[in-house]
Amino acid sequence: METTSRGMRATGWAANYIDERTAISGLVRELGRKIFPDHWSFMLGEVALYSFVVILLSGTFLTFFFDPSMTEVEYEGAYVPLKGLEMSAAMASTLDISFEIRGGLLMRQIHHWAALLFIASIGLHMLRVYFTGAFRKPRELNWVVGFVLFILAMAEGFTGYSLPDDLLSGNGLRIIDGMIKGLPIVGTWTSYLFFGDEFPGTDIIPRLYVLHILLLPAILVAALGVHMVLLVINKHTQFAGPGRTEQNVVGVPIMPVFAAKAGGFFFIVFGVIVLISSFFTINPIWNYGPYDPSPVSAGTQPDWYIGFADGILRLIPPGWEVVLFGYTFSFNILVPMGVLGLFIVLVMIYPFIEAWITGDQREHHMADRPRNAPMRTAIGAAGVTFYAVLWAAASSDLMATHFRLAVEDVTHALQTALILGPILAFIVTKRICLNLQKRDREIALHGYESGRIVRLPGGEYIEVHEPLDDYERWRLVSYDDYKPLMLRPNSRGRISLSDRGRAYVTKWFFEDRIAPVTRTEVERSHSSHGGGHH
Ligand code: HEM
Ligand code: HEM
Repeated sequence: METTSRGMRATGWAANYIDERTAISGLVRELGRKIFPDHWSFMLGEVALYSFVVILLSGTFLTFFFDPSMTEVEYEGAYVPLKGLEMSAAMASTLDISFEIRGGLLMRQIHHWAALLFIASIGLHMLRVYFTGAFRKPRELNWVVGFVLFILAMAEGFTGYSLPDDLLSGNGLRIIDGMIKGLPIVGTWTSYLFFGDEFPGTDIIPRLYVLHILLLPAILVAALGVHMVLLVINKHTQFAGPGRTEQNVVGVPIMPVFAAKAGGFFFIVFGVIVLISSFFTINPIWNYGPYDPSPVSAGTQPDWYIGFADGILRLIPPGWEVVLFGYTFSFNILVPMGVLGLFIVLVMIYPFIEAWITGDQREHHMADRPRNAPMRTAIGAAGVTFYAVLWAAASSDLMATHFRLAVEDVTHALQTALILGPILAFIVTKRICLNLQKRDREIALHGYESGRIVRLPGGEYIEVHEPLDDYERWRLVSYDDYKPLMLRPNSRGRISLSDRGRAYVTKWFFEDRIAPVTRTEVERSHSSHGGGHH
């Protein structure tokens, strides 16, 4: 008893001491009262955040023992099959981390698995934000900041993967070298600048190391700070539900409820990563050996998130080159780079494209149900399919060997899927959304089908419908109803080209639409069948 109160007094004194010098209590009070709404999908951003912390901790451990040098050494470590082999000091030190440093292999695996989880959770988080329309005003900027985070995370993953200087690292870098050299006119120069010599040179690992442990993490942490500050300023979106409006946020306060839940969740994420890392090998570089261009075999693959870039290179028809003014233009490299660049830019600016099309200047704090924005959802599904086909293409050789097919046939099938897949996904998704909306409309007006059939005294059979409560109906009917733009001439009696363009696009966007149920419709349906019957 005595010790507890002494402990509390000491904590109180320390809190006071800090507050008198920083006035931090105001900030804590202000932030602690912030409300965080509850929905399972809001957890994805948190998983990204917590796995990043695990990456920082394990990465710091690795820096104590990793030697970022390409000096050739003879391996004399504990792993017998590689003894006496020439390799870079980077590779040798990674082997030492794996076999001689206590806990080293576990730390390497934790770092690598955390990186994979980090990027997977960012991807899912981004899809959550997209499909619920959480990128709309005022959160467009945070979408862009988030997108920068995504690119940085991939760059971190790629540079990290290259550090051990094993066979796979070297192959990944060789592809990058090929892409750089494919740039017309400046390619060869840029490659020399990047590698410091003819590929691979002896500078690239130390350079990537600086990027990996200093520059990129610094920018990432700064951007993450901005992401979180904007999250606090904009507040979090919430799904429609009892008492929730565009003007409020319903949820739990950060202090103490959310903080306690988040703290616990951090340890769960940490625990799961350690568990996976203890049981499943990742990147066993001792099986691959040091980098050497000759032994590359089928099944050589990058980490999953770089797969789409590898895939598109495999799907482009080979030998597509022209020589102009003495320079070679390799379209089989330029076209994939251009297509991927365009795809990435479109994703980044999508919030602005949608805002232009809807012409909606209002703030949106309610998350959309994906079905209530059929076009957005359908475009998203098309984008995901495009990405998925490219991703699958990175394993085209594995598909061919596993299913005993010719690799050319697999490539042709994937090329077809790359063009037709997104179109099909778009059409099917849009139809599903519209039909779900139609069903919601029915339910909002007439209640749920109960499956109970009743025979009336007159002999007529009816199905009894369970009535909805007002809260449930609110969830079904509260969404935006955009219509195609009506073209009107301006003051000079003309219709501008941009208005014409917008009218065309809005027609395409909103021609097929299911209008939300109006109050009059609900009242009319109540009076026509007096409650739940139909
Ligand atoms: C390092 C990567 C990232 C981390 C650690 C991160 C973290 C978070 C967290 C913890 C939240 C609040 C909880 C949630 O909604 O899940 C959030 C919200 C948000 N994030 Fe991220 N994020 C990252 C990347 C991204 C990316 C790639 C995008 C989009 C391109 C993005 C866009 C947003 C937006 C728009 C919100 C506000 C959502 C709302 O209010 O509903 N973030 N982020
Ligand atoms: C988003 C951030 C990061 C990602 C996605 C990432 C990813 C990776 C990956 C995939 C590897 C290869 C691991 C392997 O050998 O199997 C690696 C290696 C490495 N990372 Fe990171 N990393 C990140 C941040 C950091 C940070 C902040 C540090 C330092 C504080 C760090 C230090 C290292 C070191 C020293 C290695 C080489 C040792 C080795 O390969 O085992 N990393 N990283």
